[in-house]
Amino acid sequence: MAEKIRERGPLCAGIDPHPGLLDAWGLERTPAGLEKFALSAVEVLAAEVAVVKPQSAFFEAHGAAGIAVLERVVTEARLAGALVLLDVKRGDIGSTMGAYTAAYLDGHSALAADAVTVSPYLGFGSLAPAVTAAREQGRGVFVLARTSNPEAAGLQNALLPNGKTVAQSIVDEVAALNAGAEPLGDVGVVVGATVAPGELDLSALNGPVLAPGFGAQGATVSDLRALFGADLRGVLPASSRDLLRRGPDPAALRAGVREVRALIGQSLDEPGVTQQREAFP
Ligand SMILES: O=c1ccn([C@@H]2O[C@H](COP(=O)(O)O)[C@@H](O)[C@H]2O)c(=O)[nH]1
Repeated sequence: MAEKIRERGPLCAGIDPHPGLLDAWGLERTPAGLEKFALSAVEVLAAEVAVVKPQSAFFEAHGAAGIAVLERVVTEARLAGALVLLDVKRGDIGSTMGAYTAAYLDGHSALAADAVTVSPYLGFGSLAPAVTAAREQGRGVFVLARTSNPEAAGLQNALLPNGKTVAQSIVDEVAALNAGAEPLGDVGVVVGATVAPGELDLSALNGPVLAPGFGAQGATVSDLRALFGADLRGVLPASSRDLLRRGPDPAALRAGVREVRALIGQSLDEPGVTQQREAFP
């Protein structure tokens, strides 16, 4: 992932076929409309950005036909040279986690992605099947730590008996898995770009950070700088609606992606940051 980010810049483009976006693109809220939307988006986005992030929920909402479209999205995006981070936020008891792992991280599955989002809230250890499979297959997992939604703070900032917040304890568990990995470990965390600066200590993470909430949820480039500091190494800002609203015209969508990517890139090029970015593996 680091190589792809160096090649194409640090932007993850979400593919979230919201019903309202289908309307805005002049498409029906049907599997056929979904397919047109998603594959048109992939055609532009996957040629531009390092990582595309289909949001599984919007495909699942269309039943089996929607899953078939998701399979095509995964295949087409990879063929176009982007990495696919499938946003499924799965988490369950270990034995069931094994089945999710087979669905999303086993190369024999039509839904196998380069990385998936997973939820540690059934216990961090329950994620072991996914972490192990991802490592064996050169894929990745991104563990929800401190999510971008306003409702998350009560649970994720709750203090544990050891004095850490729940979110910090997740970050530290991931850091332990990544310890010693060069240049970065393959287990990432999800930290919303909307999160208040200073809540988390990411200094020992040694892994990538998916930062959704950029754009439609209000986070800006300045927020990224304030939250992650000068060390943006491994930070992957993600945006879905704010990019997709620029379609359906492919030229307008492409221009929008380039504009956002340039904005983030300029921020990274500001004094004090360039050195860190060059250190990005
Ligand atoms: O903390 C999180 C984790 C995941 N998401 C997902 O990212 C996109 C955000 O969409 P926008 O349109 O850019 O708001 C969406 O798929 C979420 O489920 C997140 O927002 N926050």
